[in-house]
Amino acid sequence: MKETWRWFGPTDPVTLTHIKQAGASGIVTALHDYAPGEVWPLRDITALQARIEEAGLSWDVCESIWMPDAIKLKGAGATAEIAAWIETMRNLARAGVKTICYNFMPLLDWTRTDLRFEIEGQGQALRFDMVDFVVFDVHILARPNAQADHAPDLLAAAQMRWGHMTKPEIAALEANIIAGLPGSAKGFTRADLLAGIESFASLSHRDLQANLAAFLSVVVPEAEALGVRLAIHPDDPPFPLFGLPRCVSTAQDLAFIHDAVPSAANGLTFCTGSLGARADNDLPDMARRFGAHIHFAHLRNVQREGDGSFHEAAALGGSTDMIAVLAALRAAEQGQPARAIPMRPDHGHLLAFEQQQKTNPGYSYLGRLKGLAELRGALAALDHSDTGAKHARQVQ
Ligand SMILES: O=C(O)C(=O)C[C@H](O)[C@H](O)CO
Ligand SMILES: [Fe+2]
Repeated sequence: MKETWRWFGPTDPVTLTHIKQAGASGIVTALHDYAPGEVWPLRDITALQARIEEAGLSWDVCESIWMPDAIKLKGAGATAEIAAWIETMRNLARAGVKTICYNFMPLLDWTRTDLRFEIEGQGQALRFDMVDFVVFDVHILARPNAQADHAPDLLAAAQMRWGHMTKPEIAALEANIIAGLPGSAKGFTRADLLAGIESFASLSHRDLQANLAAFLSVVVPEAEALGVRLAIHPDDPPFPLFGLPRCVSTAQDLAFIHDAVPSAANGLTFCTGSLGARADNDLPDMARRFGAHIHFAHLRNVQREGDGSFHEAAALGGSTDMIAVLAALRAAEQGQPARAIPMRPDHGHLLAFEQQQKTNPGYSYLGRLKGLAELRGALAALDHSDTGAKHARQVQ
């Protein structure tokens, strides 16, 4: 696997020099200053690429070309937005950036309730606390009919917790949920989140799937002609929020996507942290089943807590058997066509002196450095055991 690293551009506290020192050779980035629907000019793409190459690195993956909500709402009807998306893809391909990550989550991108959850003596992690989420949905946002979307025990726990929350705690919870985490196209106020939810009110899971299939039926042929590998990122978390549908959460969702437009260009970002937040997702099996479609991997682990809550765990800790996933991804690389899958350490803990510094939530240096090193060691051991096994077979 090719070691890559997400970089948020010249304003990222983590510099290209730091990234090279971490051992990564590829960069994952985007032109974050363009709004969803705007075309990225080739000159701006090549200017960023030149900065990356001057540092002795290569721009391997674009994460992400923003996906306008109009496309999620209208599918092929969003002709102007799809045309702009394709034009940006063309310009990236012209610069040689041919693996493109994107996601199809309505309104909100990835979502957490706590950005500094203390893990006993191991630093701070991102966390999704289901009861806190219900407190926000029912009591702070006061979404119409929100109660109908939550189990009675969660509603009772949320009612209890709401009664004891201070104003600062309420403000922090709201900011964590709607301010927009790194890599999100935008943040929300309470009012425009409610308006956005209303605009999606009549869209079902099946409608969203149909709109994604319609988008892919137009874009995939263009991607094939350009030699581009599309890599859709799963939902994070992989279940509906605020009554909004999500359609990239389960093995069934992934099968639908790949069957909708069968093509090597219609691929997947295998994000173990996103998919791993659901106990009914068997990640080693999914990595084996969809291996030929996996063009990019986000490797991180989460510890599931039972009621839908989860927090970011160490790469080899958490609820997902990361070694089994790595073995499946290795096997995918040795399939047809043999290739090196770019992978990046996704979300890292906040450790030591970085807790006192400005960092992008989830995108610390030390936490991702630690994760990358653990993943590198695990992959080396797998290769060694593979080599050992092959050698043993040859000797027999
Ligand atoms: O949520 C994740 O696992 C991410 O990798 C966050 C990403 O920035 C985003 O959601 C997809 O590109
Ligand atoms: Fe991810």
